[in-house]
Amino acid sequence: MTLREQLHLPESPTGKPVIAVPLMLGPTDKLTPFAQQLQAQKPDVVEWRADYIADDFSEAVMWQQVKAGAQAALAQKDVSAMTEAKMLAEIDQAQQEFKANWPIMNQQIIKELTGSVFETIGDFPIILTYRTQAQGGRGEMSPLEYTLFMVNALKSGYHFAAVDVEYTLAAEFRDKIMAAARAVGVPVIMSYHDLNETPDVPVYLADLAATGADIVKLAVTPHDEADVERLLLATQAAQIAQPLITISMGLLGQRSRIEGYKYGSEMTFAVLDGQPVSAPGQLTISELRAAWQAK
Ligand SMILES: O=C1C[C@@](O)(C(=O)O)C[C@@H](O)[C@@H]1O
Repeated sequence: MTLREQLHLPESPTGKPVIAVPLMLGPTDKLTPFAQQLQAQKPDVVEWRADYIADDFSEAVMWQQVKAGAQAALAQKDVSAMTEAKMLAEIDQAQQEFKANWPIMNQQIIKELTGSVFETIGDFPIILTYRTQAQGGRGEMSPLEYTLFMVNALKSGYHFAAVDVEYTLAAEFRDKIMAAARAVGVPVIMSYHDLNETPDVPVYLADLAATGADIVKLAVTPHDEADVERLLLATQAAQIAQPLITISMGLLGQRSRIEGYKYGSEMTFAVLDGQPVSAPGQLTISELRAAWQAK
């Protein structure tokens, strides 16, 4: 199956790869202007980079908010030292209750967050991605929190076009996310980022494919043009059943974002005009399309 088939996208008459636009909005950003620009620039899919926002709804952060609220209410009251001590003990008690209720609250929060992203993005298929810091993203959740976030988002009732799972996550956690994705019919992209070099590409592609994921994504860092060429040729030569997405990051690697499809990479990431990049070397959609036209 091609990547377009997996994502239920129409074939491109010109044989171009799927264009994915990363959505990297934080808690205080507004979704609406992004949605309007999407309508104007029409990528094929949107990648929700949940690592830019999800950490702000972690158990620790939410509890701090509840506690700060309770403490502020207490500070307003003119109470004796004894009453104050009693009320502080009550706040501690409330923390136990908060902890016990957290799994349900977490589910609800993730559902609402996912819902607001879906409502605003509307018609565009959405890929769910949580990129950890170690893999070049913002996410600071523990492996368990990351796994729960992904499982809850998949179970939220909103249907993702695909879900990105980091290969560096322990296999038991990866399998949990894959099982949740399978249960709701969402294809899994197994991804690995090498932020330092271009490793032995065939070995990495084979390892990613061996996880049983539906799609394989490898993003690497070149030191010279030969590294970019090596990635492209290894993509072309790969004997792997799953669709591939391969990227050579940074300025040197831009060629792979424009021409990778000719070597078998079925998706390319580009940003909306004027938006910050989600990985080094990304072009804007307009630059990408202009580069295609110029060929
Ligand atoms: O994995 C990828 C690819 C990427 O890192 C890139 O190099 O374009 C951009 C990320 O947003 C995405 O999750």
